[in-house]
Amino acid sequence: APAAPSAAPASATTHSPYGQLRPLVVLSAERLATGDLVAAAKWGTGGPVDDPAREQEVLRAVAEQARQLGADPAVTVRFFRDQIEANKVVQRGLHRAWDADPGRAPTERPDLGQVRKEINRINHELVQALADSPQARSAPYCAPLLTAAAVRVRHERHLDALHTGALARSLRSVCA
Ligand SMILES: C=C(O[C@@H]1C=C(C(=O)O)C=C[C@H]1O)C(=O)O
Repeated sequence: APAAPSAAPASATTHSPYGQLRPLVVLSAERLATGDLVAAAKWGTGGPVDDPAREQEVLRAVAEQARQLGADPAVTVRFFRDQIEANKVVQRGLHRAWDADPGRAPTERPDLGQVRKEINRINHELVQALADSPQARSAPYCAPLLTAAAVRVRHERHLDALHTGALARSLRSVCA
């Protein structure tokens, strides 16, 4: 019988440090893009941006997934607290912009349940990317590589100032 494959995830052993960090940045930008949809879903409902019950559910789920992957649940939860704060930065920023200029406000309301399914999918990929990147995150040059990846993603995705600031907020605890 062929030898069993190594238990270590291929991406953790074969990716360069930049290759480990870049997925975290790409997925964080994707997660932030959902903030636009969540902001639209909540706009005009009178409901708050903050949903502490949903946040606890997200943190519980990602901690559980981290445990299953043999990753550090505390590191994972800290990372996701930043992801959640960053998402709220986007939502509040958009609500302020729409208050100031109602002509820019969305005219359709996305289904928050559907958007959360998309967020759950991204969360899952983010926990995996975090679990695959311990070497890069503890490297002394983590911060400059992370910044380089963020600058690149900002250009690729044409991020505005609001989303660029939120992206930096979302990545605050990536490097050890
Ligand atoms: C994205 C949402 O808005 C906020 C941000 C959350 C997140 O980033 O996971 C969760 C709950 C809310 O406090 C949401 O309500 O789903």
